[in-house]
Amino acid sequence: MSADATMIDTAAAVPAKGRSVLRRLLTNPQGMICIVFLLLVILFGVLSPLLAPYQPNQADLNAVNAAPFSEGHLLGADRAGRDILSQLMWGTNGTLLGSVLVLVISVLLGVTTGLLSGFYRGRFEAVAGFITDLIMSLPSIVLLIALFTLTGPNVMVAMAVFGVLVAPTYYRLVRSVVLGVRTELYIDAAKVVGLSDQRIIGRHVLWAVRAPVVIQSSFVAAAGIAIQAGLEFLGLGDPEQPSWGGILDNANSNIYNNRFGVLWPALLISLTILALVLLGNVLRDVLQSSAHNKTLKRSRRRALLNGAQAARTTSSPAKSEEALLSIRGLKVGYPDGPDRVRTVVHGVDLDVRRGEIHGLVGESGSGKSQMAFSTLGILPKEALVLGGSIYLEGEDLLADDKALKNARGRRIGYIPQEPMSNLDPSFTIGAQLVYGLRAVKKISDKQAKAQLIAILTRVGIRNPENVMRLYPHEISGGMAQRVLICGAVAGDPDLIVADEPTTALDVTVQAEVLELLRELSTERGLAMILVTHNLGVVADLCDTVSVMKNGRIVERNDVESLFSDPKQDYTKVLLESSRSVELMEA
Ligand SMILES: Nc1ncnc2c1ncn2[C@@H]1O[C@H](COP(=O)(O)OP(=O)(O)OP(=O)(O)O)[C@@H](O)[C@H]1O
Repeated sequence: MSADATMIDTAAAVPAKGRSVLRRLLTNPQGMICIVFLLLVILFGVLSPLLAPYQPNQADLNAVNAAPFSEGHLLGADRAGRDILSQLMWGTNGTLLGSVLVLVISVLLGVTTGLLSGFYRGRFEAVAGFITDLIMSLPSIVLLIALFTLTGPNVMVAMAVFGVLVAPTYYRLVRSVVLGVRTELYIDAAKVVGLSDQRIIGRHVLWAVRAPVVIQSSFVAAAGIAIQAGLEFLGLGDPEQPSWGGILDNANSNIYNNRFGVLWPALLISLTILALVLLGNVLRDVLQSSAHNKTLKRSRRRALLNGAQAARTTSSPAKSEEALLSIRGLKVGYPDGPDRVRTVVHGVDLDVRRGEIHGLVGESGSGKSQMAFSTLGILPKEALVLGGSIYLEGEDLLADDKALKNARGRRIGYIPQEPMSNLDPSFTIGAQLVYGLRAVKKISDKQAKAQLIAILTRVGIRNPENVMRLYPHEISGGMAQRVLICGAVAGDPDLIVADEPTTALDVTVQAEVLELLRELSTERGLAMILVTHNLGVVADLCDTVSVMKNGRIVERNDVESLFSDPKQDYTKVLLESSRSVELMEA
């Protein structure tokens, strides 16, 4: 991010970075409701010795099957005259404790083995994987019921066993995250500076798994409550201890005498499970967006986009008549918090004529790619086009989404930076090229193939029929770039946007690709925007150059004049540093 990027601030701006996960959780209405409900449930249990109207098994023979809201029994009483509210309160602690037991055991076992397996792999991973598969293949509920014959009515033992049965879900989750993290360069860097494995796991790896583990825990806690209530409902709990599932079981067998008896335990169990599951969903949203929580409020986003659209329809800026592409006042920004936007392109104008190759140069982060992506309509989803117009032969592409969509691939072609990552490894070159061409031209498969073979030959691919049958990994980077150039020109576009098209190629291939681009531009009268850091490429290929800095064009000239007589200090520095790099390389 460039330091000079400006902000559109409002008084209500809240710096996103300072907002903790808990604060974001509490400002989310769903998160807030779930947390408050769960806290109330905990208080309901913890305060039972103080607030419960009766002892857990205290019977009042005058209140047998009392209806809800009867005197002294807010939720009614069961067939033994025991107060249902008191029973639920006394039964809460046991239920919550069982759920916590499941969590502690499953997290300890699953996370630890997942971390070690993912980080060290080898024999430990093989053994842990085997045990995990074994445990996962066991039918949990049947096993827990069978356990009753060994341990008797002891739900805590059953919950501890359930914790072991659930541990594999953590194991698999953590292992897969660690497998991704352990190959990251920052882990290699930590090893190189001499950090011990314990410190790397404790500091870097554990940090990466914390979000999925926290999210998973919410669901496991819900499952713990459901299983415990289920076992107690089946009569496998301790009959002396009140429990949510036990109360439900009692009420169920007495349902014809007191039909409201089942309502309260069922509600409490269902709402607690629901709150935990919904909290898990909120946690996922909050934690997964915590690293880049820069979402703009929806209303603010809409207001900014509508404002830009209104300005577009009311004003019609003077545009060049001879230019094929005429960009006027283009302004692009990114959210930087709920009310703030960081502008990265500041009202830029740019004209490109037919047959002209226009270079966009500037330091990293100066906004070159944003210009290119705006022209193609492929800015990231979160980007905001805050103003301006992009005219292609007089038609404003930003005023009409459909016009932009129709232009892309047909009138505007794109040559990307990384040829290999822009080809799908699952399909052959031919399948991808034919699919792309037939998406923009109404022609048969056979015609598409014939046209593509001709263009592949033109872009220097020998034996194109054979290459069409190959997969991307079977061709070189230079060939892949030629294939992408073929794809870009196949739709007969008027304009090509090329984003660093030679950066990923070696020097000899670079020269050939540059030569090819120049020839294609001349042959087809193509206008071209070439985004590059490389001033050598600009000198070789471009007719005109625009120098960008901090989202603005600071100097524009034809290529000879810009190189021989740069006007702006920034351009002079850019040219100077480019020459120094060339000298060093030489
Ligand atoms: N998805 C994004 N979210 C937030 N800011 C972004 C995003 N993409 C780009 N930017 C910001 O936009 C600014 C311009 O980026 P851009 O990619 O256009 O630079 P560039 O000149 O093409 O740089 P480079 O040559 O390194 O690709 C930078 O400050 C960058 O941080």
